[in-house]
Amino acid sequence: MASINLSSSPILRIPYLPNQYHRNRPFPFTLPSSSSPLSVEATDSSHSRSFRRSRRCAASSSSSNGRGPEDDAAKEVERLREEKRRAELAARIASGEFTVQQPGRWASSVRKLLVGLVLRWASDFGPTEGPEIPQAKGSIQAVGGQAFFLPLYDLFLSYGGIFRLILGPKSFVIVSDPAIAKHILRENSKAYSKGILAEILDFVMGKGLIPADGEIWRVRRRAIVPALHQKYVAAMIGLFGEASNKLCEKLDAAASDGEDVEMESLFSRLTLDIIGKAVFNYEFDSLTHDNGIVEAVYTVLREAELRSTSPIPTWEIPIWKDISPRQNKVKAALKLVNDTLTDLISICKRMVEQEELQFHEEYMNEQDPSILHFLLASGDDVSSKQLRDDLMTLLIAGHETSAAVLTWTFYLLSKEPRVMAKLQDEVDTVLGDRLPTIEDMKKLKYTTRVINESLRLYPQPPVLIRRSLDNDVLGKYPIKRDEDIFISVWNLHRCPKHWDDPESFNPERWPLDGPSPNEINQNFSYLPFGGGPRKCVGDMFATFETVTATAMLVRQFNFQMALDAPPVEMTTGATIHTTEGLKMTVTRRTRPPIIPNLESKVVNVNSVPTVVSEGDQQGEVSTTAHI
Ligand code: HEM
Repeated sequence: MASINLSSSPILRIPYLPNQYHRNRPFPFTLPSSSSPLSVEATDSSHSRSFRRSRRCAASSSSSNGRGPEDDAAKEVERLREEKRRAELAARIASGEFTVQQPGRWASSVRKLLVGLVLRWASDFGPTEGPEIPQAKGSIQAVGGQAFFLPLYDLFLSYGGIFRLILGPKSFVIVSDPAIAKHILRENSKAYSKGILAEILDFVMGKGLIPADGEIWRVRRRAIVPALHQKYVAAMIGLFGEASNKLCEKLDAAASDGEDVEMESLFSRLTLDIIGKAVFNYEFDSLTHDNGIVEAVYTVLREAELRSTSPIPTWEIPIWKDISPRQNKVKAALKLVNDTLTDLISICKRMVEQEELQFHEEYMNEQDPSILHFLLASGDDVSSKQLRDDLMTLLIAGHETSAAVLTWTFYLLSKEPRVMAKLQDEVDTVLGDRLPTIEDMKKLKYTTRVINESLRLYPQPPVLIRRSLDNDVLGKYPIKRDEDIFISVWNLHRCPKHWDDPESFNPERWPLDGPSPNEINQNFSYLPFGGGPRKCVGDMFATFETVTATAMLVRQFNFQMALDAPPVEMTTGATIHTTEGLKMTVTRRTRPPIIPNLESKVVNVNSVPTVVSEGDQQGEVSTTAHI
């Protein structure tokens, strides 16, 4: 198969896409011939726009595998022979050839069993009906230690909306086609599990909501989603405002001292402080100081991310896993976090026992509105291990994602002064000097579009992971059970066929008077919070959190990349991180100083509109932000 050696082509550049991958990195995969209908044309970097236009978003196509008609015919003959062999074997078993004479009842059972086994084998391992998924082969090093979704984008442009990526002994089906994504996530979601993700995250999340499958997932989802009711989310806006205010104080000090700040780690601390209070009423206070528990949480998080991207599971190697200093540090950190959670659960149980509040749909304890308090007050019948798994899952799910969204939003804003000016204008008009309230969430429309657009360009996570539990058909391609599938949200969100000028940061692509974009109104081309029954339970929480933090920060400061800032490049854990941080110069805006009035928290929960999400329609529970 002919291939394009991109390492010797002019450097390919995509605006807003940091350079780690593009900078003279040899392309790790074999691409189909440039004469194929799905051709890739490279131009020099000064013409990246024409490059983008010339790269077509290919539809799924069997012809893209580069095979000739002779190969197809030979394959067909082989398939027919194989079918004949299996049919003959099944017939011989059924005729009793392999059973003892004078079959009694057990012999007929054996016969039935054997026939069943043969038929099962035929369905699981025999050749499939229908075309084969186009294949890309690469080396396993290609995905280790770098933002692995980047090479997948180039492969998508060449192979189309579904292809098989073969890395040594492993094979993954990569999906970038909205209709196929919809099929897996929504229409036939029961036929897919979290697969590798559940295996990797087991040490930290156990059977928490993200990795759990089947009945455990169903029961836990039904217990947890009601805890994120409207009154709770409205109360959280006060928390978002207070935490963002602490960050503003820190930035104000840096602005006074003329010191540059590393925003990625500050956003990580901001969202850790928020999620600790929101989920189990714990004051990490990581924006103010470091302590053992904060360090333990980060040790566990980094380990989870490392395991998600490491090609070799060193943590499973016998003996080494018990003596490795890193693994011992992880075990100690996990123990500290789990012990802390156990203590918090006991404290909360005592509070619930003593309180006289009647439990109802929108139950909330004003002193402790946390999700843990709701779960315990609801009488949720759950083991402490399961409860810890759930809390840990919510902590991780709600922390890294929101931090990453804020990091990339501020990176994008620093590149687009026009968007920043428009954003600051809206925030000044809507908020003045007040802390944001639930009422403001409806009014901060442009701020919300900025977050929507940031999530399009930098989806967190960039890839959704599934494993088929059964044979299925994706598009026109049959797949077997136990296939590992990556749905590339990155590819869906940057598909040149669906989006005008897909790489530009343009919040105006969604009119302010229209609905907020989501997976339903964008027909699965936009999946910032996933879709189907496993859609994010924290979508409304996260949208309001990132809108509040963004609004409060840009109201008070201007942000520019620091003069000596390292290049902003991407690397992946569960979310997209920068490789060396986001170093920015923060200056106070030249407008009258703003002293937020901490008493102006107005909670009017009746004004938050919600829509029935597709999860609800499927009999599953979900929350959906609708502004
Ligand atoms: C901007 C921030 C966030 C983003 C971009 C985000 C994104 C996502 C996505 C894409 C999924 C679907 C994963 C899949 O289908 O494999 C998901 C699931 C989930 N998210 Fe979020 N999330 C965010 C914030 C939060 C917050 C704040 C919470 C909790 C308060 C949360 C809790 C969860 C949980 C529990 C699931 C698993 C749901 C299930 O499998 O039933 N997320 N999130």
